[in-house]
Amino acid sequence: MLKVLTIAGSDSGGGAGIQADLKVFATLEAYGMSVVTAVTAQNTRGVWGYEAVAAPLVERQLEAVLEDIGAQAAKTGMLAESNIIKAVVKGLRRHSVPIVVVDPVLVAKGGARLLAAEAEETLKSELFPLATVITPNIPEAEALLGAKIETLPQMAEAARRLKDFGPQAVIIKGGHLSGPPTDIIFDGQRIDEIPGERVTGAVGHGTGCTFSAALTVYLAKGLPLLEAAKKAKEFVTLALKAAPRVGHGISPTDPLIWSRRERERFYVLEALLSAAEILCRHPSRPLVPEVQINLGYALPLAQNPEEVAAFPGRIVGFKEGVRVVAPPEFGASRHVANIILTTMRYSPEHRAAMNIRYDETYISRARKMGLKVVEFSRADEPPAIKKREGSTLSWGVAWAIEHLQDIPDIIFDRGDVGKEPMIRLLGRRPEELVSLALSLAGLNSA
Ligand SMILES: Nc1ncnc2c1ncn2[C@@H]1O[C@H](COP(=O)(O)OP(=O)(O)OP(=O)(O)O)[C@@H](O)[C@H]1O
Ligand SMILES: Cc1ncc(CO)c(N)n1
Repeated sequence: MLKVLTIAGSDSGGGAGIQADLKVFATLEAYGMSVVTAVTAQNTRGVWGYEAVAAPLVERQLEAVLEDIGAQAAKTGMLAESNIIKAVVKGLRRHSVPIVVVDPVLVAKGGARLLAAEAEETLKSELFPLATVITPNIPEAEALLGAKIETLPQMAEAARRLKDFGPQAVIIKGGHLSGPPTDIIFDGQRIDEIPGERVTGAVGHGTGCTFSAALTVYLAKGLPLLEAAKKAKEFVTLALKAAPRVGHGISPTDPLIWSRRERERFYVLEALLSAAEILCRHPSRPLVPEVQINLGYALPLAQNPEEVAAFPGRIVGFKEGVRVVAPPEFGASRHVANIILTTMRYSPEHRAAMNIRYDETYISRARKMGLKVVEFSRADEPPAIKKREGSTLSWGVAWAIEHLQDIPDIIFDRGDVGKEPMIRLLGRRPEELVSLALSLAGLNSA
């Protein structure tokens, strides 16, 4: 069992500190332990106050867990006072914990200090040398170095300077940049950038804690630093997207999205299979185009083609009906994934898509049924986009959605040189699309 320890403050609001760290550990299936350094009274709006735990009790907590249970990795967060830092350094040294992630928490989002100003020196001179990696955000790096940081080159320079305090590596988190939240990582040899997409809205309480806790587990699992950092970044991005609306201030991240995801992967595959079975039970042959049928379904909040499942060998025509060549898999179809991921940018609930043979009667039936039907022309695709994206259809889908100012039920095109005309159905669930396809072909017994 992977055993990891957080040494941090309690956040009564449940979104940062000890509470966030333990959620991250649990969702990544590590055994979590906690040494509480301070008790804060805070919520999503801000910190109302805190009291530090007496340093001897911090030392005793640390001794208790390390003497008995032990830890492959530890992370530190809010340490409140200089004598607490000293107690932590003593305990970590005594038990030589192999991986130590130091998140140098200085100030909370709302501006409340979480480390006494005079303790910054102790942090730099005594704890940093023990660290496998330190993970300041931009304001923390600025405070620790007394320098302004606004650009990626300035972050890289700051990372080099912080490395001189003795940690094995430095990650400067880019959440506070004005552009995309790029993190910078320096391992003493090279600087790497970890790009990211910004999640917008009043979200982000506990992002720093979530990131460093995930980093700690990935390092404990034995991943190299850069890979662990990239995975931690992906972890925090999804946890931000899933941020639940609790409280009236800044919504906390939802680390538990990661364990729900495992279940969701199973549901997605199952939904695809049972939808395909319905198709197989009908004389569905008329629905099959030259390129065969594919049906895709994405995980909630899917961010890349690996998070969209489809049928690797497609659903192929056979006699009067269709057959599934191989069971659905994640990452099986870039083409279907592009259609779905593009649609999800406009409506996250629309996670399913299916392509069927173009037939004028299907289109007129759809219109009679009152469905939203949009035609686009491949010839209208700007050449620059075509060159960049190949025939991914992202353009056609985005065009159709923007043209309608809504999500169409059906998007079709009449083809192009070497391109078969095609109908694509968009919807929330695969069964819904199969049922619609059967209705269009007049095959639905229901
Ligand atoms: N809005 C955002 N969208 C996507 N990623 C973000 C966003 N804000 C921060 N991040 C990422 O989350 C991680 C934490 O970064 P950040 O700089 O916000 O830390 P922090 O200020 O210590 O967080 P906090 O004080 O809220 O705990 C980094 O990997 C950063 O790139
Ligand atoms: C206890 C605690 N640790 C860290 C942070 C920084 O997010 C916070 N707000 N509260």
